[in-house]
Amino acid sequence: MKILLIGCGKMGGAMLRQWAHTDDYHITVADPAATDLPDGVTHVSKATDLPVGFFDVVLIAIKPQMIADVLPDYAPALKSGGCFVSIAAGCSVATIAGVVGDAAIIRVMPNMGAMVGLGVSGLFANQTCTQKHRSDITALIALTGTCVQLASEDEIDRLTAVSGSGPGYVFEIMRSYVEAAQSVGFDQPTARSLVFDTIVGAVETARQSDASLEELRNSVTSKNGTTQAGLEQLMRSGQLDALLNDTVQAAYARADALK
Ligand SMILES: NC(=O)C1=CN([C@@H]2O[C@H](COP(=O)(O)OP(=O)(O)OC[C@H]3O[C@@H](n4cnc5c(N)ncnc54)[C@H](O)[C@@H]3O)[C@@H](O)[C@H]2O)C=CC1
Ligand SMILES: O=C(O)[C@@H]1CCC=N1
Repeated sequence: MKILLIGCGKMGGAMLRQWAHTDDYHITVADPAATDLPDGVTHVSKATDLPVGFFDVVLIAIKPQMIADVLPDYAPALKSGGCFVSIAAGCSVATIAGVVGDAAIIRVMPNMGAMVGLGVSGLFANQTCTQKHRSDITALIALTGTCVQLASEDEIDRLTAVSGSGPGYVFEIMRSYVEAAQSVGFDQPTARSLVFDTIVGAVETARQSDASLEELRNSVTSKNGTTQAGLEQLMRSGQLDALLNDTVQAAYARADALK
């Protein structure tokens, strides 16, 4: 399958790392700023360097605000019967169709876990897509991690607010947790390792357990013990629930506003 990747920044580059492990795809990157591309990937700096009607997939990985300006130059590179795939947050199928016309269009919302093959993606295909478009793109995205099929476009925006932006929330929580570990006297490398390993262990325990998250939390919490003392602060006045709820709602509202 011949793929044109338009934009190879943080997210396009993370996904490309996984695709470069296989010979199944011939990938051309169009990005004036791309450097250090994996072996076997073709690079062009401008749309006029591309063959017309050549690619099975044109994958849009530029900022949503650039699509209307940039995509018209690249669209002719898609072959008849091919499909557009966009990972741009908040950029609707209708917006893309407004640029490229009636076409097979798939929106995928990946996340940064793709960098290490542990990404989470949602996929929504428009009515023009065939079952083969859907299965080909699902297989491509599955190389970067898990891929959830979505039945409505709104689900893409909701998933963006949870898992697309999610690594940003988690990195910030980890940063704050590491600082807290340093505040009780650990040096930074030790604090990082204590926090990272605690999170990995907790995630894996929850994944392998049938217990609810509340039950798991309670299993750590001795009456009048240390965890109870800590959780009384973390959960005071329902602030944590309110904060995380506001976080996800704000990201969802922004995905909607970008349309
Ligand atoms: N960063 C993330 O965690 C996620 C990003 N996304 C989406 O991915 C898209 C890209 O985001 P990032 O990779 O974070 O941004 P980025 O700024 O790292 O990458 C954008 C790339 O587009 C290139 N570019 C600019 N003008 C171009 C042109 N005319 N032709 C070709 N390439 C051009 C830039 O040189 C840059 O490498 C956005 O639409 C975003 O909504 C989706 C999910 C997660
Ligand atoms: O912040 C953004 O808009 C993009 C989409 C999801 C993660 N990064």
